[in-house]
Amino acid sequence: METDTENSCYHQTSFLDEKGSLKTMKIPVVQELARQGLKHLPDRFKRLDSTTFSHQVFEEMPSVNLAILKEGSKSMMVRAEELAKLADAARSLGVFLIKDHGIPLEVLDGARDVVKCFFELPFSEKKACVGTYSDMDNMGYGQNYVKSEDQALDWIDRLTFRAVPPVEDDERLRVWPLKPTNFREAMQRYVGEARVVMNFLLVALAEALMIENHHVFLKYFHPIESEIKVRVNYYPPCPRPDLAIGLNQHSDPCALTILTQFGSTQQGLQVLNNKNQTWLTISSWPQDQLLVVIGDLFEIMSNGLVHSAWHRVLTQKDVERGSIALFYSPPPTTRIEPVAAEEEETYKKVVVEDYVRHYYKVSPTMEKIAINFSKVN
Ligand SMILES: O=C(O)CCC(=O)C(=O)O
Ligand SMILES: [Fe+2]
Repeated sequence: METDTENSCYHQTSFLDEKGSLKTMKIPVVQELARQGLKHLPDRFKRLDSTTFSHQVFEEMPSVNLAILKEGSKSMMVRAEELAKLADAARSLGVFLIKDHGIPLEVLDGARDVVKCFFELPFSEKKACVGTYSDMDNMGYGQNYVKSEDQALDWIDRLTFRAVPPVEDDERLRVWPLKPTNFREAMQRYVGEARVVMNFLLVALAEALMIENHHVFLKYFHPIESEIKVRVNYYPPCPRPDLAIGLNQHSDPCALTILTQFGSTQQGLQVLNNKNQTWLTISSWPQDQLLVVIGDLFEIMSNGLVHSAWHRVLTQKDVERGSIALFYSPPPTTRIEPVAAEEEETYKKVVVEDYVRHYYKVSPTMEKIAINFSKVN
């Protein structure tokens, strides 16, 4: 028996096992394990495939200046160069930084501060101040994608909820944490600003990819019905970063993700370079810049002109790290149609909610396979 993992704080999770039976499981709260100063990594967090944790540091993370892309603000040539940078980054890795995005630093700091405050609360208070999400996939305060009793767990505590469209009061869900009291206000301000940026990027990406109709992606989004889910990820210091992973490899099912991080900025997030199958660490990420991640729905919409980023998060020994991910998707019932391809089409039309349901059904996976759902065989 692993006495050092004994912990009175648990996340409770339910899932359907391979035979379709409902299982309930208790999962240790990683933040509490770290608070107790655990010296050994409990077996449930050990990865057998940890030899692949080696990585290259990515020195020159492309950073696209959105102020330059805003029409009329710069010469045509400077703007064309910035567009080319955007296309390059989207095509090669599916992630890029954005600077001069127009979101005031105080709004960004405001969102990061309420998240830090939330995680500083004692476990019982955190648990008491968030709603219950038992009927929604991978939502709420807890762990990611737990699907079996013997699956290796991620070294993470996370809180996921839908920010827009707003959840009505009479629904069973209470999505916003009640503490700190300004959590909702600060996060809504950030989400509102980020939405403007993501809409701008959808148009800029179409232009950068030389698609004639610059609204070909944005047209699927709706001012009220489009979804923005917020996932707050907290990675406490880990006794064995060589054996555990913070967030298992994955692509995001949405169209675009915008990320900001806090705590350690030196390392954590990695993205797979498809050209040579090496993991690149995103280490130079200034606090005022946001990281954009191309998601699966965008890969489908673009008919594979760009691919969603396959990414993961490593843990660190003595430092904590956190991130806020905003996942942007068209309304669930939207049928998205891939842009016309010169050669034979590679992606099929899909209804957003069908794709997302499939994604959650098969996740977590070691390879990028959920996307095959929308590929022409
Ligand atoms: O923590 C990070 O930087 C990445 C988080 C992430 O990939 C996600 O929440 O989907
Ligand atoms: Fe992600």
